[in-house]
Amino acid sequence: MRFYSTNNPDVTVSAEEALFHSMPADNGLYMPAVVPYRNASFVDHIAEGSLADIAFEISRLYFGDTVPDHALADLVQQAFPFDTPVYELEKARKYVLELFHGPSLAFKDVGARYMAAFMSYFSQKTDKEINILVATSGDTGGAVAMGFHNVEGVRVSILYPKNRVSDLQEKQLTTLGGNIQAFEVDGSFDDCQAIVKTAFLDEELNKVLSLSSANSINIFRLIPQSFYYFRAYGQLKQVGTPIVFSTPSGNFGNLSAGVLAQRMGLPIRKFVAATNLNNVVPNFLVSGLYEPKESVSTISNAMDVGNPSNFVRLCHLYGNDLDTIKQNIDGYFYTDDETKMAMQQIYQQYSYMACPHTAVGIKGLEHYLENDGQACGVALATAHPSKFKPLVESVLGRPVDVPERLARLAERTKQAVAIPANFFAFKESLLQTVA
Ligand SMILES: N[C@@H](CCOP(=O)(O)O)C(=O)O
Repeated sequence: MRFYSTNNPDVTVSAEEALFHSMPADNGLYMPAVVPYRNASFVDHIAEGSLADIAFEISRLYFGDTVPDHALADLVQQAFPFDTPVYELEKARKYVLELFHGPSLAFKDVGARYMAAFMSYFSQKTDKEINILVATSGDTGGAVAMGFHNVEGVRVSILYPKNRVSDLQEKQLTTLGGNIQAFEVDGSFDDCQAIVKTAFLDEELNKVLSLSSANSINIFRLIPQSFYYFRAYGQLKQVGTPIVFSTPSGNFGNLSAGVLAQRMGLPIRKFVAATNLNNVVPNFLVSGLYEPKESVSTISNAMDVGNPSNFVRLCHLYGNDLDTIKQNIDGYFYTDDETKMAMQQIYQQYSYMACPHTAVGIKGLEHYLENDGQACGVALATAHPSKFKPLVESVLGRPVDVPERLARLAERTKQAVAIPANFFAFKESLLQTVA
């Protein structure tokens, strides 16, 4: 499979190049040259498998020409020792797809672990160190830190916005040490993302370091996220009604991955793009104008993104046609007060503890279902509520159990290099830390 740049469809690279180089030099994003469409019987067949089985079948479509089946089978088993189960809120009507059963308790584990497995596989051929740069608004950082910790030949630099991630999220990305280095940026997530993107275009940096991204800038962080849409379909097919997914969204990688699954043939009736007050995409769906703006801080911090990097991919996946985008995606956004009320309502009605991001997703789904009496709705549960323990406890007025793998981080000491929101400050610091 070849991958083209969204800024120049004539420039294509191999899957391995797209994986390692992450971002084309023309500042575009890589997309599959052909989305591998499959018929209903193939889709039904693969969706019956486990997450790892689905990953194997879909990975063959992208890597089949370079990675033999036995190696692919090992890689996906290594990446996915956990499942993404659906939880029933209302029979045949409302479900939650729990994506937080991996090591960092967030959906980002799926993409981060897949990338880590495939990068280790390919990098055995070379002795060059890979430097992964990651910008995070909360969840990506922890998943990438855990996914790549102690992976030989890889160094990870994580940029996160000061005071804008939860305490436990911060611990996940600042306490592992070894090949994982955190940078605490005095700015927003958008500043962190802009610094990372500038780094990929900086000639001097690219001469001395082999840079790669584990954000959804990298198409191979996003492709694996399509697997769990198939997994959800496999679990709900017997319901027999059309499926609607509500995806809590920040950088729009998760929703783009769903659209990719739909373009591959997965029958999805509609997507709901559910956001907090960082609502450029819901606004675009109404006005047709894409107007990025400064992100605002909210209680669903992982979605605090003012200029989602995957917007351009969403448009490409729908042939840059506004009507098609609008037919397929509805957008809703919520204030912090509405999110808190949703968390309470979901708990009272279903005894289900939702993190603020998941609550935004469920709320968006309920909103949509008011006008669609036939669909089976699935909201993506992006993180375990314990990652936001103090907030969830104060909103719900009850204790939240913290899984052991997260609880043990609380005692660890944060280690991060503080930098201003400035590319040159980062560059200097990065060159010092990797020297
Ligand atoms: N919401 C993300 C922001 C980065 O998004 P990504 O999908 O591009 O990694 C986070 O939690 O860090």
